[in-house]
Amino acid sequence: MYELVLLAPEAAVEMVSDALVALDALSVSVEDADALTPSEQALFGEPGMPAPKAGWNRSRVVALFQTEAEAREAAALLIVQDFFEGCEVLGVQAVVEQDWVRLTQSQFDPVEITPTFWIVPSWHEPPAAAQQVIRLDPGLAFGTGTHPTTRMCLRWTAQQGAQGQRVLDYGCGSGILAIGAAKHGAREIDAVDIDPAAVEATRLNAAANHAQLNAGLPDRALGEYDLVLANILATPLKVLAPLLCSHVRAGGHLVLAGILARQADELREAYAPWVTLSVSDEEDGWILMTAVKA
Ligand SMILES: C[S@@+](CC[C@H](N)C(=O)[O-])C[C@H]1O[C@@H](n2cnc3c(N)ncnc32)[C@H](O)[C@@H]1O
Repeated sequence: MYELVLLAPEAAVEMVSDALVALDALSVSVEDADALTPSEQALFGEPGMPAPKAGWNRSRVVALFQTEAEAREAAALLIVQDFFEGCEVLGVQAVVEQDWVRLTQSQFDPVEITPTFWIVPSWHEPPAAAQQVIRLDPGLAFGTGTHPTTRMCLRWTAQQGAQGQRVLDYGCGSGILAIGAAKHGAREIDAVDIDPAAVEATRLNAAANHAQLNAGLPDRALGEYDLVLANILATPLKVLAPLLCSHVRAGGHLVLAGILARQADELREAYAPWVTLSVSDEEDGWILMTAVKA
């Protein structure tokens, strides 16, 4: 396989990417050409909200082709297009053969939640000190334990315990939080997600971990719970405030993640009619907000 590598300004990046797809590129990837330099731009967006910007000031566009001739032909065709003005061909290079399975696996080591609670991919042995272990491989659904928001929720559950509790994992992704609750003694667990692929992943991961839980779409969440965990993002969490609070029993806990530190006040305000949220943990700019319902 061969890569055609281009540089494109923000105004041209979409046209260039579309043209590469039309020219039968096997894949097209776009990244910040200034990544890891002082000019790197962080672009954050949230689902359902408009993209903050069409692209970076300068994007590095990489298109994959089966043969060198196809890559060079695509470059020759692009160069003469009007929309290519301001763009540059950086080169055509052979893609080095890799053992992709081994490479992917090497990027996922066991993740420590607490010294005795670990997330361990199937190709690793659990560390000797691990007393509670979730066996989980990266898949289509979010939640491998490598993201700070997931880790903070799991750490909270490990520290507070869930013995005998009825637990709701709202936005379950891979099911990791629900399985974590099961490993810490929860007795009845519902795990729900709007994405059917996440529901299926949760079922499979729960079975692999011998965790008893009910996975389903959001209407599967019924009644009140001792603990409601929701790691989504600030905007949906604000919309879901009345619903999530209605599922927490009096004296029960609400645990929210997917919130950036600067969003704490807006979350506190959105939940104020039902509970008083406070920041319980912080990692890499993300915060965990929790409350006990009166
Ligand atoms: C950041 S992932 C969290 C996955 C996992 N719970 C974790 O902590 O790693 C958020 C999940 O919430 C789901 N989600 C987003 N909006 C939702 C909504 N309104 N109702 C239910 N699930 C939602 C997404 O499909 C996604 O699987």
